[in-house]
Amino acid sequence: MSSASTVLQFHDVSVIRDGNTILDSVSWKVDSDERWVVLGPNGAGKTTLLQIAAAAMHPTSGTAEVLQEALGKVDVFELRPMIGFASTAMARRIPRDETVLDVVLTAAYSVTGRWNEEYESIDTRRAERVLKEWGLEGFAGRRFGSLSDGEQKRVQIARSVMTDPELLLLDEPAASLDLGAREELVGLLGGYAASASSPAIVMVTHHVEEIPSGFTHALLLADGGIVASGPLDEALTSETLTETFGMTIELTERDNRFAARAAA
Ligand SMILES: Nc1ncnc2c1ncn2[C@@H]1O[C@H](COP(=O)(O)OP(=O)(O)OP(=O)(O)O)[C@@H](O)[C@H]1O
Repeated sequence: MSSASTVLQFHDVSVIRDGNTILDSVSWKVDSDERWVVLGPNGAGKTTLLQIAAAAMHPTSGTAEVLQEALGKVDVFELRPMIGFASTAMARRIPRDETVLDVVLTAAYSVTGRWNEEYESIDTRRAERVLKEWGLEGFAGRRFGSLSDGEQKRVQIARSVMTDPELLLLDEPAASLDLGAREELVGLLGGYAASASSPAIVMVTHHVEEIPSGFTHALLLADGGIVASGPLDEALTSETLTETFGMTIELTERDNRFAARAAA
């Protein structure tokens, strides 16, 4: 028997902005032992979906439960510390001159930028452990702005797991990385995803090559609607990618890693 609990439950979630339907009746359930990848063309609604999962936005209609609390009925400030979230938009808010240790440490207080908090040594020890887990040993004293893109991405993820969240949301964590940095990050994410003590993960990406081994489910979105949703081997196929992207795509898989290209 699985002891998994439900971390996200969307019923007919729609988001309408300026008369545009950005999400269209999305019903979706994520359990604590699942690691999801969300794929879809530019403008499909992926980031909007993640914003709702992060309790940062409410649906226009339908209901969204995050960590078993219904959005609109719960104090989101109580919910958010239980949700780890890494995105480029959040990274832009990190002061360039902040030390790596402080970038990670301040997550414990839901702030960016170190102010006057008294940090407990237990938090410092945890931050150092998290940095080590994400291959950032020796970086604690470096200024965030002096790191490479790949190192900065790993710091963002380390920050997002600092609070030991029950749900981890990653918006394009491998975007703009070179091949080596991408493979390093995908390897670390795969190791993290495979650990039984890891939280549920939802990762938005543009490239199937960025899906770490250990991910279990896929959600394919196009024009705000679900094209496919479920276990990876059912939801992520040449056929579902072809429908999602409106062109004939051939998907290949080897050793739990994927590659995709337009069919010849
Ligand atoms: N506040 C808003 N008002 C009007 N339209 C919006 C608003 N926010 C997002 N949109 C539109 O909703 C659509 C979906 O946006 P979203 O960022 O969720 O897509 P995405 O799948 O993450 O795209 P990308 O892959 O390009 O990041 C886009 O067409 C976007 O322009």
